[in-house]
Amino acid sequence: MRTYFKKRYNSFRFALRGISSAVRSEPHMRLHVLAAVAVAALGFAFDVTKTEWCLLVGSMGLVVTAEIMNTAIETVVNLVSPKYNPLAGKAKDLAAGAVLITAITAAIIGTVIFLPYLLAFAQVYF
Ligand SMILES: Nc1ncnc2c1ncn2[C@@H]1O[C@H](COP(=O)(O)OP(=O)(O)OP(=O)(O)O)[C@@H](O)[C@H]1O
Repeated sequence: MRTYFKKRYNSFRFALRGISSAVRSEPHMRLHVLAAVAVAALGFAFDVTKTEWCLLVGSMGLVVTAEIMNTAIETVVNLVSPKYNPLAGKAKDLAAGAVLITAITAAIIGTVIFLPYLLAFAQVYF
């Protein structure tokens, strides 16, 4: 039983190490984290609804997850194919495409949620 919990604890530690490594080594990842902090600040400032929080947190989680998967794929590709190879390029392009789609989706969700709040704010203060 003790070994079981030790293994789970170690898996959790390795996962945290992976997240920390992505934040330290990937400039895009730091940008996503910064965007997530800005979105959270806006969420608190406009006191968005529970459903809107779920959509915002869900889309931020998706972008960060896609970026970590992209980094993992890039790392494996660099390991198995350090030299130029069209398949290696395709794998990296596909992974980058997945990140782009999640980022565009998150941007659309953010705009749909925050635009009415921003317009109402502008009407009151300008
Ligand atoms: N081994 C390779 N063979 C063929 N094309 C490659 C190879 N490595 C990279 N490429 C091409 O160059 C592009 C950029 O690759 P790179 O490894 O620099 O990723 P990146 O998008 O710059 O990563 P990062 O997220 O670190 O900025 C890839 O999307 C791919 O089109």
